Amino acid sequence: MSTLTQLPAWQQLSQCRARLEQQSLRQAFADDPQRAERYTVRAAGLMLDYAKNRIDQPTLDALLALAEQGGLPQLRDAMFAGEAINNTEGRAVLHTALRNRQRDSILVEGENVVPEVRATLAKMKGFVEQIHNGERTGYTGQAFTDVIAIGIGGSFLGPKVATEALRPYAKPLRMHYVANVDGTALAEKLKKVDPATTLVVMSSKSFTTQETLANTESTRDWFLASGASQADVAKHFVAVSSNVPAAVAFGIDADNVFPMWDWVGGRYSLWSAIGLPIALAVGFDHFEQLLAGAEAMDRHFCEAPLEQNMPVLMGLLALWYDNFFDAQSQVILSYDHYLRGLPAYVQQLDMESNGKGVDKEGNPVDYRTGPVIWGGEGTNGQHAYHQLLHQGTALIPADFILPLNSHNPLGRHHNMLAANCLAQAQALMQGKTLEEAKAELAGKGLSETELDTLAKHKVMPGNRPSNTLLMDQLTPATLGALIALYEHRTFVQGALWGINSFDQWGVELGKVLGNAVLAEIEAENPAYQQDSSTNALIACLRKGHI
Ligand SMILES: O=P(O)(O)OC[C@H]1O[C@H](O)[C@H](O)[C@@H](O)[C@@H]1O
Repeated sequence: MSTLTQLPAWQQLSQCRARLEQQSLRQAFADDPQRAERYTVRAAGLMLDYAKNRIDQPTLDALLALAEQGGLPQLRDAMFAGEAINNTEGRAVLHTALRNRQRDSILVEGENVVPEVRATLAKMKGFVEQIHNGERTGYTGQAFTDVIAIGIGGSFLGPKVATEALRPYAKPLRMHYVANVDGTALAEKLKKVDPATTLVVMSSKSFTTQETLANTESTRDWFLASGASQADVAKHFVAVSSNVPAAVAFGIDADNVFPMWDWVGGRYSLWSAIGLPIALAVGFDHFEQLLAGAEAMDRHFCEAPLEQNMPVLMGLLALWYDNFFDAQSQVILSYDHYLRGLPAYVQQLDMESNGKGVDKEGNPVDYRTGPVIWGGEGTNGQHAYHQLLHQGTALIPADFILPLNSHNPLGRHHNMLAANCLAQAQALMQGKTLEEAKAELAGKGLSETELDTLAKHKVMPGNRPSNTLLMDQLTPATLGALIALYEHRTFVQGALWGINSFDQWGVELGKVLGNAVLAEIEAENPAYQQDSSTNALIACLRKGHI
């Protein structure tokens, strides 16, 4: 297999890029009444309209050829088969095994992992049901009213975002997520809860993460200080980890540890026992529906032809803008309040996966890899950063996400929300020409010079690409499908870029230096062995004033 930029399809795409420079999306829609139909796919309860992208059929064909020539189908199959595609850590990448209900055998290094996945789900189910039906109580015999879920990164974002998204399915149990090592974050949560009726779920795949260990220790101190005994800890503290011995050594009762495995990446782990807070929040049946939605997307990703394959199309389009339009960021716009956390979720998923500068063999890549992912909630963003999307100098492809039916059908709100979503995508695509801007201003009593100048400010270049993702309603199943869609989209890009999307060495240096700086801050006689800037800042901290 030749390197990416040497592939014939890459060369073709360069030509497509030059040709498309001459074409506007507005014209493309005018020329082809079938465009929307041609560029729409449905899968796993989701519909993707990708017609407002800067593509024509030859471009799409070249992108699909790139996927073939870059070996995407083989790499996808290798992932699902449990091959150690995370080559720098020698690990399989099998988050898809966590939601698989069809295959009874998935081998990792010759060992079938399906039985332990199912056993862990059964353990989660039993635990969640006992909490909900009051069979399992706190140390005073009172039922649990609150859950503090402690974890960070992949052990935080998935559960938090899914809990928010599935709020309409919530059980009467208040969920509180703590990630940051900032004591304020924890202290503010602890103020809201009663130790006697609070369950603590500590989630750390590695069981070595500073923030999570510190937050759990402080929560345990708070619990014991409230009058509970050491023996009561077992009733209130559970952990999720792939490092079960470390969790037990930390003082978590062995029965209260839910396992996960090193073949599940942290940012891909909400489907494992890391999802325990989700099941506590919405019930195990809804957690299973979440898994089922993701599994439906997995099947689509594996089985649909590339030209109708939603994650493949979205991944190729993202690559198209990254590599051929120099797009440095991509925006996710959730037109659903319950999905307000999705941009942050996809941010970690994509940026930690594809923020890599060397290929799998360690050679620097000579093309752009993962973009900056950001975003927010519609319609708030329209009164803020959408200005830059419409008229700024950067090309920022957008994903608009809209459920068709609201869980809260209040007056005309949902129609207004939906109209805004559709109109924003339309405005980005069609823009406004100078002639249109001038026509708008005509007859408003402006001098010719004033009109000419103002009209220039009102021009919108248009041609700004977007996807629109629809679903009937935000349910556990559609949420599962949506998250799996973004997982696979991330995979598609990483696979074609030839990078390892499943390690994260870049986060390590900061952790190591952080420990050294902490030692200096707390030392009796610091050696001040850092650079002069860091030394001076440490000195400020030790003094407590500037
Ligand atoms: O689950 P843990 O082992 O505590 O890890 C929590 C997080 O921290 C790490 O630094 C990684 O950047 C994340 O990918 C991971 O999800």
